[in-house]
Amino acid sequence: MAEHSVSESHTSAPSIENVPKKKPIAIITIGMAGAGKSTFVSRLNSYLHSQDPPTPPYILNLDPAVTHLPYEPNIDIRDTVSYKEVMKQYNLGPNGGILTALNLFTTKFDQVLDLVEKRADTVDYIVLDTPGQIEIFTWSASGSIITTSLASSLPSVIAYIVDTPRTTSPATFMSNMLYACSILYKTKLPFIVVFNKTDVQDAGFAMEWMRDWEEFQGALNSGNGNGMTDGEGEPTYMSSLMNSMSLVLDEFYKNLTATAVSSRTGDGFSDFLAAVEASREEYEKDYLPEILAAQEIRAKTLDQVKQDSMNRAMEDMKLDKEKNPGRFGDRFDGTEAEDDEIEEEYDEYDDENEEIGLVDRSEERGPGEYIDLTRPTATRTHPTQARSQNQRRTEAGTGGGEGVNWPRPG
Ligand SMILES: Nc1nc2c(ncn2[C@@H]2O[C@H](COP(=O)(O)OP(=O)(O)OP(=O)(O)O)[C@@H](O)[C@H]2O)c(=O)[nH]1
Repeated sequence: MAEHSVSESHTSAPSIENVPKKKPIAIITIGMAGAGKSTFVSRLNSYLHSQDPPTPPYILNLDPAVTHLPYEPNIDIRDTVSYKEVMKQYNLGPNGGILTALNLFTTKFDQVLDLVEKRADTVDYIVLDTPGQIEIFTWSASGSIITTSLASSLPSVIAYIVDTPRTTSPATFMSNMLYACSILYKTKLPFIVVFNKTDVQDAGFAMEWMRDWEEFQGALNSGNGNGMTDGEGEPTYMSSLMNSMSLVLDEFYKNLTATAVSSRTGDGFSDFLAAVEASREEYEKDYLPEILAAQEIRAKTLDQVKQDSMNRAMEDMKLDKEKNPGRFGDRFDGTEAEDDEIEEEYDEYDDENEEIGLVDRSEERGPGEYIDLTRPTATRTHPTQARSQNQRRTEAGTGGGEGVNWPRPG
C-alpha cells in the first residue's frame, strides 16, 4: 500500500516490516465556490480506493455550510460547529458565519491533528475539503493556522481547483491566478493548480497561457480580452494594468505545477498524484527547513505568552485569596508548593475546556464507507453497515445516501 523509503545500508537488506513508512501527505483543496472541490475530493477518494493495492485517504471536511457531500469524511466540521447557530449567536450573515465557524473549529485544530497523526501509519493521503470562501486562506487567521499546523507535522501541498470552463476569458483567468498567487505567498507551500472539468473544456489554452506569456498577451489584446481598446483602438487603462500584471504572474507560474483533470470522468488523476509525489520532495527540500525555523521562533514567543498569562492567572488567584480568604481555606500559603498546586488547577481547568467532542467517523462506524459518484445507483455492500452515518443522513433527508461500496482506511 504505502511507498517505502529506500534504505541506505548496502550490507544488510532490511526486511519490509523494518522499512519506515513514508509520512502521509496532506492535500489541501482550495478553490472558488463551485470550482468542484468536493467533487474532486470524491473522485480522488474513488481513484485511490481503486488502486492496486487500494490506498484509502483520510478525509476532513472543513466546510461547515455544505448540505451534501459526495463522499463520507473521516472528520467533519459539521459534527462540531453549527454555522447556523454561529450566525445567530454572533449576528452574522452566511459568509461571516462560515468564517467564524471555521475560526472556532481552528482553535481546537491541535485535537484534529492528534486524530490525523494517529492514522499516519495506516494512510498515505490526508485530504482536506474547504469552503469556497477563498478569503479564508488569503487573510483569515484560521486558514494560516490550518496550513501551518498541518505543514509543521506532515508534508503538505495545496491543490488549487480551477473551474476551467469558466476561466476561458483572459480577465477571469488572470483574476483566478491572482488569487492562486496570493494563496501561494500566504501559505508558502508546494502548489498545484488543478484545471478541473476538462470533460467540458480542455485545459490546453490555460496551460499555454501559463507557459507562453506572449500567447496570453495575444489573447488579452484580441477580441477575447473585452474592453482592452477604446473607441479609437488605443489600449485602455485596464489593458495596461492587465499587461503589467500578466508579467508579474509569469514569475509566479515558475513556482507551481499545473495539471488538468475531470472530477466527473476521473481523467488526469494519475498525473495529479504524480505531481503530489513531486511536491513531497519539494516540501522536504525547500519548505520544511523554513517551517521548522519559523516554528522555533513561534514556539519561543508562545512560551513567553503562556508564561505571562500563567503568571497573571496565579497573581489573580493570590489576590483573590487575599481578598476572600474563606474561599480557599488554608490551602494556599504563598509557598512554591502552592504555586505548583495553582498551576495544576489551572491546567485541569484548561483540559476540561479543551474537550470539543471531535468525532473520528471511521472509528465510530468501524470499517466505514464512502460514496463513489461514478456509480450513483450502486448499493451498499458492507454487511455491517446497517445503520451508518450516511444512512442516517439519507433518512434525515440531508443527502449523502448514494452508492456506497468501498471500505474506509482501517
Ligand atoms: N462537468 C463537470 N462538472 C463538475 C466537475 N467537477 C465538479 N463538477 C460540478 O460542479 C458543480 C460544483 O461542484 P462542487 O464539487 O460542489 O464544487 P465546490 O467547489 O465544492 O463548491 P462549494 O462547496 O460551493 O465551494 C457540481 O454541479 C459538480 O457536479 C467536472 O470535472 N466536470
